[in-house]
Amino acid sequence: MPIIASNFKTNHTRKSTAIFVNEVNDYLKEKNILSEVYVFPTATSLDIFDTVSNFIIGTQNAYATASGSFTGEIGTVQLDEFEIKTILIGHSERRHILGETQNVIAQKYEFYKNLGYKIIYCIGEPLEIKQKGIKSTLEYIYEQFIGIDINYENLILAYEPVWAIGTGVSATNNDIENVHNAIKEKINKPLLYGGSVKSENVREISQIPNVDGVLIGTASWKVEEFIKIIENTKDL
Ligand SMILES: O=C(CO)COP(=O)(O)O
Repeated sequence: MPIIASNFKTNHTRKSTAIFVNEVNDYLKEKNILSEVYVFPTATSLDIFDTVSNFIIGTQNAYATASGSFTGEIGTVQLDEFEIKTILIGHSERRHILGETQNVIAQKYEFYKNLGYKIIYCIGEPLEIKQKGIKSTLEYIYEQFIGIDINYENLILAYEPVWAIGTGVSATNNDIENVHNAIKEKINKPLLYGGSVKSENVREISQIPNVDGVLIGTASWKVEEFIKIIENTKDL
């Protein structure tokens, strides 16, 4: 069964997140769905949710600190309040829009690794690198592993080509297979694909060799669509 993860990005409120989480939880419980499901709400929507054990709430981001003077950031004191033990690190929007360097990302990774968090670590190339071919693409991706302990037991990887994120254009099955095969050869960890995944293509993408699940933005923000995505892959 593939891993199905939803990244809310800057969407949903505290109220609508609670409704969303409860609806997904009811669905998983009533239908006894055993897929591993993750939702990453905004920091302001984190809470203690009463969910089945295969449904996990994580944080999209946090600073590498317990607490302190880091205006606008949250640390583990805030995460502990809601029993959050799962974090997304290295998302392309944090790298390219928010300006997180590999160094900052590696420090964050090390900090949360030492605390035993489950880490979904994102990698992926921008369009200009993809256009140079598979060799350049892989070189670029491997640089995103600098300072990252790839043997960490609680690590899940997510390959998200930047040009496929939020564009409605997913990578081709061939693109996905080539990159996933190459990464898997070096790193034996669960590897998700992300980039314009939706209910119509999730089944096909999930069946590509070396794809262990999906990380979804846009299509996952409507609860009916997210449930459809889980439903369409539950027997795989
Ligand atoms: O960035 C993503 C998930 O983290 C993918 O976003 P989209 O599904 O909107 O392309």
